[in-house]
Amino acid sequence: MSAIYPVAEIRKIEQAALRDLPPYTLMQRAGQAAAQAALRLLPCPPHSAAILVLAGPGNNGGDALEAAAGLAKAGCEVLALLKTPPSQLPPDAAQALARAQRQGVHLMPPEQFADIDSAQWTLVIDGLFGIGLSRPLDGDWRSLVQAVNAMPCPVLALDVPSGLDADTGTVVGGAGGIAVTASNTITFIADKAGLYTGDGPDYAGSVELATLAIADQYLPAPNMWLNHPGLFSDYLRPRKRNSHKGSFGDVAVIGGAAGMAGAPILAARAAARCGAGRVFVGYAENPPAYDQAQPELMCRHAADLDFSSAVLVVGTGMGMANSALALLTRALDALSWLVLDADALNLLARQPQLQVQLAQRQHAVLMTPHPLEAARLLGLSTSEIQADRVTAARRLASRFNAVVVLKGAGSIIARADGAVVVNPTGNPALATAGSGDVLSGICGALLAQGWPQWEAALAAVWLHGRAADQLVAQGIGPIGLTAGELIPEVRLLLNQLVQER
Ligand SMILES: NC(=O)C1=CN([C@@H]2O[C@H](COP(=O)(O)OP(=O)(O)OC[C@H]3O[C@@H](n4cnc5c(N)ncnc54)[C@H](OP(=O)(O)O)[C@@H]3O)[C@@H](O)[C@H]2O)[C@@H](O)CC1
Ligand SMILES: [K+]
Repeated sequence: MSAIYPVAEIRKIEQAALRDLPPYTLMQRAGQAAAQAALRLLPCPPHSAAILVLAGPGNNGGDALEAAAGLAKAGCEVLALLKTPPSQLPPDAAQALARAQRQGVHLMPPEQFADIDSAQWTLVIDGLFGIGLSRPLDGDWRSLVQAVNAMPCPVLALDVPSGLDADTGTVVGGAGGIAVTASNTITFIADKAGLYTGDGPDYAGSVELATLAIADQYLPAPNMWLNHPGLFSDYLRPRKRNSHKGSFGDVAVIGGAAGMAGAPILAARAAARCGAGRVFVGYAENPPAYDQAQPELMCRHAADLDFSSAVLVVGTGMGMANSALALLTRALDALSWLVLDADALNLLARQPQLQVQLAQRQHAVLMTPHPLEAARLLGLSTSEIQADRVTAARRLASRFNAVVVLKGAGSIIARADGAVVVNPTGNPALATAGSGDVLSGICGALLAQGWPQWEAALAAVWLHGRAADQLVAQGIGPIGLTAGELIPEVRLLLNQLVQER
């Protein structure tokens, strides 16, 4: 399952399921799943492991105590840190505490709370706060999290790393806030966007989902998903033998102001190697005779290109001059599918009348802003965009009637009807010049081959990130991966996906 629900929906699902299940059932399931995940993380047999379980005042703490019981039963030495008096725990958590104590879990005496880093733990379980976190962590909670974050052992967060906003992937309290830096997170019932976007991946580490066997009847139709090839596999079609280059469409990349001639070349090479039948590069000024490394590309003055017969990828290194504005206006007038990137987006942000034209356009538009470009388009600051990436992407999609890819860690793909996909592939190797140009070229190639814009965006973003992940696994990056190196890897992945289907 790849559905993502906002916390408010998870609460409703939980409440509906709890009405039909005996009390304490879901917590037992969560705790048992957490104990199993913890056992898998141990580098030693259970009886040699010393596990510190941090239990908060709510049901996240209950999950942790239930996990503690399971781990003690499996033979681990388990010490639980519980600041809350047992009489103040919610009923399910109180039951979990009683069970943990029956299984031999020891409660840490309060005078040792400040010294948790004096012992060597095999594993720490973070059950301080889950989706009930309502304000920044301060005081003793803050000190506790600081101590955990300095520990060298793996940290398994339950549901969400304590301190992280599960919807937005921001630390509650912003720059002054703090959250647990987990190596692993086991999240319950359904995935949450904040584990995969913004700062979320840096805090959550590797994420595992435990659905707690909640029956489908309790799950509303989602409008958010985690990206995976199943979402676009209908279009991973093998080519017919009876094909010719006209079968796979044309892409025209429009951009390349003086000093930026390489940007459209990167996009165009990506388009060619992701299967577009023919690829043109339309320069705002001074087109090179051809691309020596990829002579298949046809480099021309943009003024000489037919804008009506190709998918147009507009904006890469295009600059902000009047000539660039004229090209963007011409592209918006054309009856072609559009990918708008980089300076096309910056120009749009300055031109309200073009924004109206874009929103009213009949033909599909795919926009690929990074957070600063998104901020310019919405008249916000970059930090306001990053504070809620899902909402920002939705606002752009609805305002411009477009499919929007909001780039950055955990790219968000949003559609005008509010549907959102969060992308889990990719890594900091992609934070390099030209990486966005390659992405826009992949989008253009898939559109030219007849993919609908939604699936084209999902596939392009997934492939782009996955290619970087595979290159990094081979030691090619994250330091020093160059954007052009992504292109053959994306081609390989695309062909593999088609063959596997
Ligand atoms: N119900 C179920 O059956 C299931 C629940 N599940 C689990 O329960 C979790 C949700 O449980 P939850 O609603 O009890 O919220 P939780 O995250 O434990 O925290 C709430 C407590 O923290 C407190 N608090 C908040 N912020 C604070 C701060 N900054 N500093 C200090 N205190 C702060 C808050 O106090 P208050 O805000 O009221 O003052 C309250 O006492 C969920 O993530 C999942 O793990 C799953 O197992 C599925 C089945
Ligand atoms: K937690």
